[in-house]
Amino acid sequence: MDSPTHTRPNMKKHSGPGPDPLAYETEIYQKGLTYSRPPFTFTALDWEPLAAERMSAESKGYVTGNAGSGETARKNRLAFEKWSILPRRLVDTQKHFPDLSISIFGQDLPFPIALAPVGVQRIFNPDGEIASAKAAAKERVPYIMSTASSASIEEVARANGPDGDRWFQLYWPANEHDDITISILSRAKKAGFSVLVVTLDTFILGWRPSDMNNGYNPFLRSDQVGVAIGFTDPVFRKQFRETHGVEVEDEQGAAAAEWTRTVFPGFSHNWEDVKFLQRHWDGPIVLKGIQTVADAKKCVEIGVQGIVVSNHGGRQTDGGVSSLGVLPRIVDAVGAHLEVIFDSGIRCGADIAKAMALGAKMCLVGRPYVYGLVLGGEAGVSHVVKSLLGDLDLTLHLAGIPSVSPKVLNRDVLIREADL
Ligand SMILES: Cc1cc2nc3c(=O)[nH]c(=O)nc-3n(C[C@H](O)[C@H](O)[C@H](O)COP(=O)(O)O)c2cc1C
Ligand SMILES: O=C(O)C(=O)c1ccccc1
Repeated sequence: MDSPTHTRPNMKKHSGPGPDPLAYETEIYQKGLTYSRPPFTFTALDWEPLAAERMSAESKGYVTGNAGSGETARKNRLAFEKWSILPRRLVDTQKHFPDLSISIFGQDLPFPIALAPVGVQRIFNPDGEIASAKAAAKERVPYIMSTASSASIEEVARANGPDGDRWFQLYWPANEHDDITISILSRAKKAGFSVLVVTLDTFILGWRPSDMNNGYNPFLRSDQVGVAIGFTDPVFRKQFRETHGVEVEDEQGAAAAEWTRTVFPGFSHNWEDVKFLQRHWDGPIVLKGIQTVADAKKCVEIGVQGIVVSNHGGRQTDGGVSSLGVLPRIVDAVGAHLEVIFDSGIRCGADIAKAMALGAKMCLVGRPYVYGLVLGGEAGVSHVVKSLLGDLDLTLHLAGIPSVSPKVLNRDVLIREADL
């Protein structure tokens, strides 16, 4: 075959290094006839069961598990099916593939997704966060590094490289550990993390039957996966040395337990405390875990630049509302004042299209890329990202939606199934 079956004339925005996710489908159809095969299936809903087969009972329980009865996680998924896309025909702009680029916090990004912060990734693959941060840079999506990472801030920054977009997620220590918070923030800034994402729904882990059945907490495992930021932090190390008279390496179990108590203090901060972060972070701040209009308005009041409408993938408050369900009213209340990012339940391109049509500026992908990491390491994460973006690209194209701009991707393209 000499020429591609699909040409994408508006590709200039996507001419950076690495393969183009939007050309993935074309590449597969063409090369599939000859030699190339994807690392694993394109059937996105099979990623979880396939990855589950490859994992230990503990890791499987950890990533697939939810809070309590799993009600919120189920509702997250069901919420997408309540909305349907209304595809338009003979739209003049259909001669171009959709423009997926967005501009957020002063950054121009080619695609409207980022890798959600996910901790302890070495339980999924020996390269863990290093593989994910490399794949994110290659596919040109931001990598949001978790405070619970199994690699240090500096190692992840190196893997993500000079061209990577990286944001830092904070598990926020209690006020008595402000010196540690300041140390983490200054390390992140120095290592080129541009946006601070502060998680507000996990000052303590939720009631997670799968992990309790396995007696499993990844932090407290013997190989201390997920505590790398603490173990490499000069302030934490000094305090540990002063109180225990030994180095972190000499008493790893005790050090891991102490770090866990530091970043999961059990009790929340208050809105006033956000000002402390604003004083110590020179850049955009995003509060993650917002599920109510009242809290979203607080975020505007306090003057942060963005929020993530998220219920942590249904892993924290069981019985909580679906994240997509609350998105439209939060957007209506605060969308004009700050950036609204969405996560919890994104599994395919249409999900991203619906969340954006309901007003999200950008979506975070959580479990799907973890499954990619399990199934194929760095290449597996790339496959998941390219699949989601290729799917989004075609979903919009087929629906006659020329871009992800809210001018054209908005509630007019959706209908509630219940209204039909
Ligand atoms: C295994 C796992 C680890 C996670 N670790 C973190 C974390 O360290 N920090 C954080 O803010 N969110 C964490 N999350 C939540 C994700 O950032 C995201 O909100 C959630 O996965 C979105 O839902 P989804 O998995 O349905 O896409 C984690 C989620 C999973 C599945
Ligand atoms: O499991 C989670 O959802 C989470 O946020 C986390 C990640 C790593 C360690 C502890 C909690």
